[in-house]
Amino acid sequence: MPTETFEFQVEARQLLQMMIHSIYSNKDVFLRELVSNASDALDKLRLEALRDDSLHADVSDLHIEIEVDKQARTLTVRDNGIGMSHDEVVQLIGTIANSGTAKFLKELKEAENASAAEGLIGQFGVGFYSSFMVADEVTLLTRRAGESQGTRWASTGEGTYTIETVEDAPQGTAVTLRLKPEDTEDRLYDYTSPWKIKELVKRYSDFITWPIRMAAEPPAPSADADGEASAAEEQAPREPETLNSMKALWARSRDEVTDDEYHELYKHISHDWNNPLEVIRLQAEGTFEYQALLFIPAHAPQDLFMQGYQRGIQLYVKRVFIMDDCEALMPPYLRFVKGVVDAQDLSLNVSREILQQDRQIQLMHRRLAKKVLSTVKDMMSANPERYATLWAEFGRVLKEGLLSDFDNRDAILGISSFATTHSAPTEDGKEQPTTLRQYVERMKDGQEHIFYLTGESRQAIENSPHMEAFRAKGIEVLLLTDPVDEVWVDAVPEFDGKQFRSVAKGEVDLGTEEEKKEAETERGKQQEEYAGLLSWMSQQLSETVKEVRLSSRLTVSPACIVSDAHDVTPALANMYRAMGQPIPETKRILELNPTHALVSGLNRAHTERAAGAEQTGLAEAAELIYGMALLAEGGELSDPSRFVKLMAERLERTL
Ligand SMILES: Nc1ncnc2c1ncn2[C@@H]1O[C@H](COP(=O)(O)OP(=O)(O)OP(=O)(O)O)[C@@H](O)[C@H]1O
Repeated sequence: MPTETFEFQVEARQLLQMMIHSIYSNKDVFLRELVSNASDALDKLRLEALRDDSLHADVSDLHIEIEVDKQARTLTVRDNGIGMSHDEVVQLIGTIANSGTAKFLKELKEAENASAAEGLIGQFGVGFYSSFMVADEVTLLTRRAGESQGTRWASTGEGTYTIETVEDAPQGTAVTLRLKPEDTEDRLYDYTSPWKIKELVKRYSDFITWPIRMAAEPPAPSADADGEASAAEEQAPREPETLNSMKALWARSRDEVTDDEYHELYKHISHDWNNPLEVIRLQAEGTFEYQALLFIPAHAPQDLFMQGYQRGIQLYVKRVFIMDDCEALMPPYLRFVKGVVDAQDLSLNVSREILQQDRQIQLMHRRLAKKVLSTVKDMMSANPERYATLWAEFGRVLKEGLLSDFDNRDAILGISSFATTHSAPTEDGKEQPTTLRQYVERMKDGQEHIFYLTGESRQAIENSPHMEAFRAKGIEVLLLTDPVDEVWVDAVPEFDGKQFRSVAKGEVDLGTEEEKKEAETERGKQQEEYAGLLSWMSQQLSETVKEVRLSSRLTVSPACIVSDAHDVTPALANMYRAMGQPIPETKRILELNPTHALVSGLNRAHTERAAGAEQTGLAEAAELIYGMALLAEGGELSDPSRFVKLMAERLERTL
């Protein structure tokens, strides 16, 4: 079959350009990526062979082999794993399926400096393409297990690649790099040096469960005049040598493993190039024995909230890799946790369906979730900065657990923190959130509830009229801006015996007993004074609101709209509607501020004209007040043009 030439998909081309122009300074990591892919391919083959008897594949000596050729300046990483079919090569190597890629590339282009770019690429990882940091040509020869023909893929990374069918390819994949010239200033080392390779395998891939062997180097031609090729330290080993210890880190005791080793395992599992934020170890002894090594990443991945996001827990059974993305082991709200769980007493043939129903697995799931939550709790006191990073990255997803994990609800509330009126954001815009415990400790005398308000942003919430009395009285309010906040506040009754209460719902009743008594007397008088206006307005606006009443939450604004204590808020109703759940319209309550000149003026005008005189102007004023209250809380008018027309007419009269 002739050689075909294909073009890289646009994103792939852009990414390759960045690799060629080396935006990432630590070029050594290309080897980690190739070994990691090879190891995955071996895992896949072992599993497939186990499940499919008809797969004619040799699984007797699964391994990874690294071969260097000093003369040709090439490095080959070879595995006898699952391999790729012709179509898989085109699909997996020529395109980038990751949905976050376009966004990532955009951010990368906008990154202000090299270290910002490194940070980004570290979060994303680019796998196979990282070869182009050290090579000016990459060739991949592969044959899928069970297929007879192989495929050769080659590219210089410049926009196109070639593909040809090969008859006698061995099963598995060999990636050969034609190395760029050594340039130590640019941290581009001599990757034909067996010593360098050994060092890199030890550093990045020691824990890989398959042997990584260094092939014997082809015999060097006789030494040149300078005798360089025979320099003692560069003598190649004659026999294949296994470079990694293959020890499963999770099975070793804590003091035997360095942090660096844990970090490299994390990078292998997660495809993240950064170190994790936290390493969690768990050893369960007894009737159902297992070991877990879990990692909390330092950054939330781009696709954490997308459908189909894969959970990062790998299941092993007695050191044998069984599956990625083992959803039975971690609840959805902890889907950002990566790691390995190795169980001793499961069958190698265990399926996802069986796992979902297995009681032992359910117990393991509960124990792992609890362990992650307790680790976060400890982190809060032992390392508040680390906790702050964790919360900023994963708080949104953790809060989903308040709705789904009743057993751990209190634990999740205990590790949650929220933006608050108590502390403004720092100069660089970072929130300084508070825990509920801290909130409760600061509660004023006579304050019974934990007050919050939901909204689009801190600014929108702070400007809402609902906040006025709370601000005036110095009562702290939690500012909840995540979509999930709308939902959990309705579902979670209390923290530490204190109920959650929206400042935009129900009646407010603030202050000490004495203040409350005083306010009541004052309110009695106002009620009498305004009774006529309130009942007239209630009737006038009956299509839109269920009641018009006097407010005790306003100090500056003339009016605001509130919901009844148990009503669904408009934002939540909109969310349900967006998910296709019909929610009937609920009328809300219009509250008037009797101390505002507009409201007292309206009352006066209403009393004067009550004797049956023309009421149209007043009716329009009532409508405008309602519209203003709606706008002030960030709501949308049902008929903006009518609102503008009425407003313009009134403005005109003032000129
Ligand atoms: N040695 C190999 N054997 C079999 N398949 C491979 C091999 N190397 C790569 N692949 C296939 O190509 C895909 C793309 O590899 P690549 O390294 O670019 O990305 P990845 O490993 O999926 O993720 P990441 O970019 O985070 O490393 C892999 O998911 C795998 O399916």
